[in-house]
Amino acid sequence: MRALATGGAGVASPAANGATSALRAARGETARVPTPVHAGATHMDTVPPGNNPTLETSESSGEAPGKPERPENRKPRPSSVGAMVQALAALFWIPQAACLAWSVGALANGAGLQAVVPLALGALAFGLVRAGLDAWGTRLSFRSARAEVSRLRDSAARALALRSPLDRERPASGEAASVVAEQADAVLPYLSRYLPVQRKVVLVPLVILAAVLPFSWLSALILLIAAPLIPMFMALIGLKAKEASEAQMLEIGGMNAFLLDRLRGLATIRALDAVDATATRLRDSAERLRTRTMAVLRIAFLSSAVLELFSALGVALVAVYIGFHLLGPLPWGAWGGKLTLAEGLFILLLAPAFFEPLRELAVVWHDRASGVAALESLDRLARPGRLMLPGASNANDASNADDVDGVSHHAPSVTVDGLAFGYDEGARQLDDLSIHVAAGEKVALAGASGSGKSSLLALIAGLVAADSGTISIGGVPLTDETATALRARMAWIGQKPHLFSGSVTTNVALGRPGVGRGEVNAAIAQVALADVVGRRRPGVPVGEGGDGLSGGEALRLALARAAADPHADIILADEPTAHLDPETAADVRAGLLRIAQGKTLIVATHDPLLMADMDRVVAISGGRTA
Ligand SMILES: Nc1ncnc2c1ncn2[C@@H]1O[C@H](COP(=O)(O)OP(=O)(O)OP(=O)(O)O)[C@@H](O)[C@H]1O
Repeated sequence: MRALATGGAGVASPAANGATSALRAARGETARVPTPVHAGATHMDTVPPGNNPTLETSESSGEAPGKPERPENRKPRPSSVGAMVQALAALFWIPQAACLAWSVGALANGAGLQAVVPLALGALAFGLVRAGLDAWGTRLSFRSARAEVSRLRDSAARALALRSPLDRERPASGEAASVVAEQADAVLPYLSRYLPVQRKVVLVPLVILAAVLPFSWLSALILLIAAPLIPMFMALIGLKAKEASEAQMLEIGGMNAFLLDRLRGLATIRALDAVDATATRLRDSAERLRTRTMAVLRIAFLSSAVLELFSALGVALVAVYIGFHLLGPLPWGAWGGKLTLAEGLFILLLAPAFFEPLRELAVVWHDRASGVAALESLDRLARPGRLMLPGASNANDASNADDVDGVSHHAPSVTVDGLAFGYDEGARQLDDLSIHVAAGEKVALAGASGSGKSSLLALIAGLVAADSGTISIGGVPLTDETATALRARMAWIGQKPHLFSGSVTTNVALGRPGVGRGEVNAAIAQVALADVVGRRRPGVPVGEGGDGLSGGEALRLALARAAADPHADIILADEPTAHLDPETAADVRAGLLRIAQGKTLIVATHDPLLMADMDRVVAISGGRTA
């Protein structure tokens, strides 16, 4: 019971808990995005993401239902065309510099203005081509990086959606939201700026060196000696930067998770006078984040300073040599004779361009550290958990039970045979459990707390895969292929139904297609909730998490959700009358029996009155039927 109850929404958890706001962010960038609460599919409190027809999924793996399956390669795949175009643009500086240098050389030699016009036009033309190519390459890189970030977000959100709501190891909601919505943004500059610059660093200095070498071996040697020092120092700093960025990302994720969790439990915190303790922890967390952010900034500034220093030294050395060479005191260093003014100028113009990609690298160095750290966070999120949602990786448009061969339109039987299941490796919460519920039968599952009633309901609902044994609904075995469609004919009523901020009617409808105003009103009347709706001031929404409704009203609203969909012909209810006063419990019992008419009902309960209303009571003890 605990697993479903703590999730609040029970089945809503994997998507709604894990990635709601993250998905919202992803939606801005991707055309096809898994939606946490998809209307069409199940009739549970909310919809398992596997039922989302917009979710583009991979082919069935053929493995056992819900077995962890690592999503396909999530390594970033930025387009290299943009980076190549940008590197090419940088190379156009070489002919442009040549035109400029020889123009000045010609003017210094007394040639008339007319003689330098072609060279000046050449410099202009090369400049224009360079600017055009650079703009085009930047655009290409940015576009492909953006698409890649969307893909990574999508893949992380998908992986979250594939996890079973019962998987307690799934990432905390706040952390998942922070990684997908916020931290993923750090990947964009890494892919769109850092990687193209990295390409330039490899190509441009080499070509410039090749252009300088035929004129002066000494200039080439100066450049050659100064250049490797920069990447060497950058690599040393980079190791530290990556570490610091990772720590910063973890801290951001942890703080978000803590904040979201405590905001949800604000009433408890206030009621139990734990405000100060919570505030202190939050303050400590903010302080740690500040320290980590400062560490990242320090490293970012340090890396820029180191690079500027070495590139300035390199350029200065070349300039000093060329100056003294042209003036006479340093006559050597060129092949054979002395450099002309044009040749010297050409080398001087190329020297800063030689270091330019390295300086750019310093500017974007921090992008690398935070980008790599964000990629690792996304990768962690995209890892499969131990407990996966059966059929989620296989969910095509079969959101409707009609889509599976052999699914009838009458209340189905439920047969469980030799079922074994454990939340953790080695442990068994259910062991060799068999039970048959006839079509249209109403069965109560009774047993001590912790005996496995909720776990059994969750397995029948296809929220988690069994370790062994089979479950058949109306004769159709519950597998990865059929889980989505079979879930579509089940209605789940959890102990603590998750209520969304919005009106009572939108909370009942949940945006499901085929559940219009008529169905909602009929369902509300069926569970005697009409007076509650009537009493509420129009336009006043139910608060987030159900604020503004009593526990009994919230449960009746959950019954109305189950009743609103005509396709739901199995009702699974988890202690619907727990913690209610006798009168409210009687209302809920009556409502449950009304909505279960003509349907198969399995209810886990400790309530003797509810057991008395059932056709049969099955006792569960030690993970099997007693
Ligand atoms: N998500 C989960 N992860 C790990 N263990 C869990 C999870 N949910 C439940 N358990 C454990 O599984 C066992 C069976 O729990 P379950 O909720 O199925 O019992 P139950 O019979 O419904 O109990 P209750 O009547 O108190 O609701 C318990 O020992 C519980 O601690």
